[in-house]
Amino acid sequence: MGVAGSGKTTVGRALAAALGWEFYDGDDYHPPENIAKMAAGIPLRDADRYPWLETLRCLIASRLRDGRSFVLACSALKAEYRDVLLKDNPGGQLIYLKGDYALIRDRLLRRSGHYMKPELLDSQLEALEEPDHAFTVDIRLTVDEIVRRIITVFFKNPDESVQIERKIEFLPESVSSQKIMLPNGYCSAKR
Ligand SMILES: Nc1ncnc2c1ncn2[C@@H]1O[C@H](COP(=O)(O)OP(=O)(O)OP(=O)(O)O)[C@@H](O)[C@H]1O
Ligand SMILES: O=C(O)[C@H](O)[C@@H](O)[C@H](O)[C@H](O)CO
Repeated sequence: MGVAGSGKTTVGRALAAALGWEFYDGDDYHPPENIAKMAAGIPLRDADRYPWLETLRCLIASRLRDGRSFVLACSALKAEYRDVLLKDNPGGQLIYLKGDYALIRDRLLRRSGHYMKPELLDSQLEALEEPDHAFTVDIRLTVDEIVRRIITVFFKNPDESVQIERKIEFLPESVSSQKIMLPNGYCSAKR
């Protein structure tokens, strides 16, 4: 989790690759209206985000039901958003990518080919409620270092860490993210 530009997609994809897990990007599940808003520089409101969060909640539930291990990148800016995602989906670990305004703005300005307007950073930080129960990582670190730290914290078996670290050195250029479509009505089951 973290604001736009904090590195969720980049770190999430690298972490999933290092672990051999699936990667899902919350951005892929925004309805077109949300993308249009952000591309027009209009911040999303709670009402825009809740249906999207519900889709992600269902995605998490379906992957857990299938016994899959995965990394999901999602802004999850407010505590109540995180409740939607995790309340009925136990076992998830929250990782917060934390950085300051100047660094994140700089990264957003340098990033190309993304619909999210850097001007929306102010509203992202306004909406952000920093988590109490998350592993917090400083985004000044390199992506590889962030991944190593996460793996060290969550996977204590030294043998496993060594294997995983070797994998990081040979991290593929890009790991394709997967998008699964949730059939209509999939989420209608009682929570
Ligand atoms: N630790 C890092 N060190 C240097 N550059 C980074 C790091 N993490 C991410 N970046 C770069 O910062 C930019 C923003 O990263 P990324 O797109 O992954 O953020 P995001 O949180 O997924 O953003 P959004 O929510 O808008 O999709 C990218 O150009 C990425 O390459
Ligand atoms: O909650 C939000 O406002 C959104 O999720 C944003 O964080 C975008 O999805 C993301 O930044 C796109 O780049």
